[in-house]
Amino acid sequence: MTMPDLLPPPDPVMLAADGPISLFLDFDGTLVDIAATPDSIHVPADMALRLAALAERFDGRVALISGRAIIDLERHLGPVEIACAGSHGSDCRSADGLSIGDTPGALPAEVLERIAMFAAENDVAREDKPHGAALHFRANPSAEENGLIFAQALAGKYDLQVKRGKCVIELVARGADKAGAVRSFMQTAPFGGSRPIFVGDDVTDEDGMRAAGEFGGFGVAVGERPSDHAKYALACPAAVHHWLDL
Ligand SMILES: O=P(O)(O)OC[C@H]1O[C@H](O[C@H]2O[C@H](CO)[C@@H](O)[C@H](O)[C@H]2O)[C@H](O)[C@@H](O)[C@@H]1O
Repeated sequence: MTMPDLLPPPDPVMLAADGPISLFLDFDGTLVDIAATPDSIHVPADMALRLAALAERFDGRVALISGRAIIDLERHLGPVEIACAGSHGSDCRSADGLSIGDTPGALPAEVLERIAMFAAENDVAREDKPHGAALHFRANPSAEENGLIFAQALAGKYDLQVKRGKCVIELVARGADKAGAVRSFMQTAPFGGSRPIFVGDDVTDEDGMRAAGEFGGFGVAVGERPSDHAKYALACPAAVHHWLDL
């Protein structure tokens, strides 16, 4: 783990390198500041247009790789006209909306019911997604320890995977992660043959950074979290916007 203050900031010049570059961008904590609840994020009204313009600069090689469901990203951004992966890589789509790779189904109904029950009994916010579900502990951190025990037991019983994040514990299908999303995109046009840069702030982004390394690229860590796989660091989403001229 490297503390972010020991990592240099990425130079804008590296975005204009000789060979083609791809950008894989996490959303919460990377493109938008973390907020008290998933719905209270501030997303600039022209963000989707700015992302589309960024993708144009990179000949389409820009993708959003988020823990949020794509439908939720679109609720905040409006129609997203760039490649994106939702629910931690469960659902990958090209810029023209075509599915890439296999998309797992929804979590079993019993799992969703038990998550809903845990949320109600423990005064924890819940977020259902087409391919997963999350328990949010930002407003009630004391419930997080029990939440993890609960999620791990449920994951074991139903062969699911637990994802940790900032004040959040999520359940998704086994095998879904941001490394898989990067690999899927890197096997398709226009990403294939490029050097990927993965930019993210959270523990699930480490998978994406690791996968970027497999293709000769690197990770950029955002914020204060120490990183295993980042080569560079930026302090906050505003610094990401500045670096990318977004
Ligand atoms: O992979 P990301 O795009 O970073 O998504 C990760 C999770 O982000 C959201 O939760 C986080 O952001 C919220 C708003 O700032 C914050 O209130 C929460 O505590 C964070 O965990 C989103 O709600 C999740 O679905 C994503 O998986």
